[in-house]
Amino acid sequence: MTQQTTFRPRRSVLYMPASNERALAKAATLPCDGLILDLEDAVAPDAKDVAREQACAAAQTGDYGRREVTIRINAIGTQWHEADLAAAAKAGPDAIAVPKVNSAAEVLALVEAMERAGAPDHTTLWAMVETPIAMLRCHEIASASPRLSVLVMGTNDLVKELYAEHVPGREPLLAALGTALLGARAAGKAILDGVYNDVKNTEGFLAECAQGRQMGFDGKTLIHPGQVAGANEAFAPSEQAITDARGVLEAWEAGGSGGVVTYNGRLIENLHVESAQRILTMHEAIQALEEA
Ligand SMILES: CC(C)(COP(=O)(O)OP(=O)(O)OC[C@H]1O[C@@H](n2cnc3c(N)ncnc32)[C@H](O)[C@@H]1OP(=O)(O)O)[C@@H](O)C(=O)NCCC(=O)NCCSC(=O)C[C@H](O)C(=O)O
Ligand SMILES: [Mg+2]
Repeated sequence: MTQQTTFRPRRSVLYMPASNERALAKAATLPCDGLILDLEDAVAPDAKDVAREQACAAAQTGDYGRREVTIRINAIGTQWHEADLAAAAKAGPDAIAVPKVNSAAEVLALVEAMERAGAPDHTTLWAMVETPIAMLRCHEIASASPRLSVLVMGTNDLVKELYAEHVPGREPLLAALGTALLGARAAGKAILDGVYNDVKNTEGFLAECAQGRQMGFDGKTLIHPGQVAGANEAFAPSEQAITDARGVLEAWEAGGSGGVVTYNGRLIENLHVESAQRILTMHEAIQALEEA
């Protein structure tokens, strides 16, 4: 498996309609790790041009500081896609998110189009996977190009395409969520969980964050500022996990860093040491982000 070489926290990634000036301004005050300035489903057809201009201008202001700024353009084949991609590439956000990516060939075409449009090297591609065919091809999508850094679950579209239902516990989606995670991890890429639509239901939202974290997602995509704090907490290592990770490393070093040792009565092998190191790297990256 290819490992990600750098770790960037993406616990909380907030969508906002790029047509909504108030939301774009508010985003600069929110403690989320990332922003998705949306040109797609959150924007009405007659507001697409204004949204594109506002997203590109906002991405270039520098107002969002440490937050990772992404512009979600309209899907391949729509009347807005080419103009969106050209404008977003020129604006040079941290990433361009493309909805409904369905194949490795589409990833390669998107990367070529970004390069033709002069996207700077730091602008990566995020592929949204939100159709049945994308689920079946997650690994080929995730591994198609080094420029693709993140897969994003589009669970609203997926529920629609599957004729499924949104239910607590997301049982109808578990096969798809697991398949997408396998594809992303096998390619060494990050993957974000889908949104929780019921913005007033804190209990349901936190349960879904805990589930996403346990499954292995790097973070959750969000639709409301009220969801940021819960996602930040759920997707960060807990105090207990940090204490345990330090304990594991100390026990390993004290044991001569070879073979098998125990920590708090539990068997520790090399693989546990790697997990402990990952937790501490994540914790340090979150601390650095919050202090920036
Ligand atoms: C869901 C909302 C329409 C609710 O909006 P509103 O009624 O204005 O909420 P509040 O009055 O509670 O807002 C309080 C303040 O917070 C600001 N706000 C609200 N939402 C956002 C946001 N997303 N980002 C930034 N700021 C936000 C309001 O402006 C208020 O500010 P102030 O007045 O200054 O205090 C709304 O939350 C919303 O539009 N959310 C985003 C919807 C969206 O982007 N949807 C598309 C992505 S979801 C998706 O499709 C994923 C995928 O494709 C799939 O298929 O699953
Ligand atoms: Mg969608």
